[in-house]
Amino acid sequence: MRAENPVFFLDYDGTLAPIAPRPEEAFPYPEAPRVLEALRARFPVYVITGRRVRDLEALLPLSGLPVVGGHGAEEGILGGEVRSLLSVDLSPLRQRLLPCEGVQLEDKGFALAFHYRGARDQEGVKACLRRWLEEVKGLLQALDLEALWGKKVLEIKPKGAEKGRAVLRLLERHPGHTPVCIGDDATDETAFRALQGRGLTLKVGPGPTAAAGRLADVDEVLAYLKTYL
Ligand SMILES: O=P(O)(O)OC[C@H]1O[C@H](O[C@H]2O[C@H](CO)[C@@H](O)[C@H](O)[C@H]2O)[C@H](O)[C@@H](O)[C@@H]1O
Repeated sequence: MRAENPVFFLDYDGTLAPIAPRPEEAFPYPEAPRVLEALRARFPVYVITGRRVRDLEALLPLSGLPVVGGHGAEEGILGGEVRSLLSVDLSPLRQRLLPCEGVQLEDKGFALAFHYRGARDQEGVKACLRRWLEEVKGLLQALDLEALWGKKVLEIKPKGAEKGRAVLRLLERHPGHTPVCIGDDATDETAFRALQGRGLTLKVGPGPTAAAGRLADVDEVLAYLKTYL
């Protein structure tokens, strides 16, 4: 499956970089920077990630690449300007953080990610996180935040931060282009749903999805992208 005149919306973790034990260790697949560089010389390419744009800069050495960060909470250019699209104050929530053993906290400023990939008792941590979610339910509502379970992570993010909204907004900037959207996680599903009937959507790896097609792993993602070069 190939799109004519594509605009690429590519997820980062699990799509351009294999899943790593810790967020700061998720380096791109060795070929990815070269392939992205060649691809963006021909077509518009965006990385749409749950990460902060600034955090991605440390991993992906592609100065000038446009990135939507925080699932849609911010937009910027690697090595350039980044602007917030949503304003949120997480300080009341930071005062109610939980003591779940084995959790690695990633504080993105506009969102909090509780990682438990490294925990010895992952089921125990998940149960602890669920209990905490119950406790802070009212606060999340008051702050207009929502919980999103991803790959060995619970994220608390602004309600409006959604990849689906982000890809539709970006698509308006590229009339006549067909979106090619590739992602592997729960957060990518809003983008797959938003683009239904409008372009190509590809889920990486197993699991239920709204995407129209599937790629097995990062290796296959790169092989697929190379068919456009
Ligand atoms: O939208 P993405 O680019 O897929 O980002 C989603 C989250 O990815 C990161 O966490 C995930 O990847 C880590 C590195 O492989 C892994 O250790 C972790 O278990 C995964 O959940 C990132 O840290 C988050 O901020 C992103 O929201």
